Amino acid sequence: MNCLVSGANFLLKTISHEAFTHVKGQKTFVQIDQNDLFPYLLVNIGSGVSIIKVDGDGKYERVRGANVGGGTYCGLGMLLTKCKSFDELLELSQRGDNTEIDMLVKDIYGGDYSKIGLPANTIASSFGKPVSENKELDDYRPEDISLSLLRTVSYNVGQIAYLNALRLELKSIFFGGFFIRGHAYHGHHLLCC
Ligand SMILES: Nc1ncnc2c1ncn2[C@@H]1O[C@H](COP(=O)(O)OP(=O)(O)O)[C@@H](O)[C@H]1O
Ligand SMILES: CC(C)(COP(=O)(O)O)[C@@H](O)C(=O)NCCC(=O)O
Repeated sequence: MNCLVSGANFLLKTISHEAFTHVKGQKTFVQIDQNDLFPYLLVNIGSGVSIIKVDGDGKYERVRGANVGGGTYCGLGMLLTKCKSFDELLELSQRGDNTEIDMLVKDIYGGDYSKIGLPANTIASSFGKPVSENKELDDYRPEDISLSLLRTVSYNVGQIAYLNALRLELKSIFFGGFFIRGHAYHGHHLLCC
């Protein structure tokens, strides 16, 4: 954990093109003000998830963990799709359509649920669609399953991170870890939640 925090602090302070936001398909590098970096929330997504409040160099506290992380995407994804590796699974997801697997607000209400501010395409229930369809299980494509699972895991991590940042009154969250591994694509899903 020491190495993780030291590494994150070093990269954030030293490398100008290290941290980025990913909003609506657009990746934008963040200019970090070294004098205004701390405190921040570091969310490291490896097999599981470690959530760390970083107050300075050598000053941090692991405030939470979460068991639904990169290992969940990889392991459950392999079981569901018969893929043999993370990279294969991720490649599949890029050709997927999660709306074939996820139950959307419009699948329940026929459109937006405006009264409570929910757009029609909001995911109401991840993996919820097969519950109300009469399709054969083999009709569900591995590509769509992989994307739905990627979104399920990423949204969950994103929500937990957001709630912890609120709880600790932190204005910055940095996501890292091998699960992201430089793929802006996951970042998009994390920030969608
Ligand atoms: N090429 C890859 N092979 C395996 N896992 C990968 C790969 N790229 C990214 N990952 C993700 O990284 C996760 C493991 O992260 P890592 O930080 O190495 O955890 P651990 O230290 O527990 O092994 C995997 O569960 C997977 O989601
Ligand atoms: C046990 C771990 C710190 C190991 O780190 P990893 O190898 O997953 O990066 C991490 O998987 C974790 O924080 N899991 C969640 C444990 C919890 O619920 O607190």
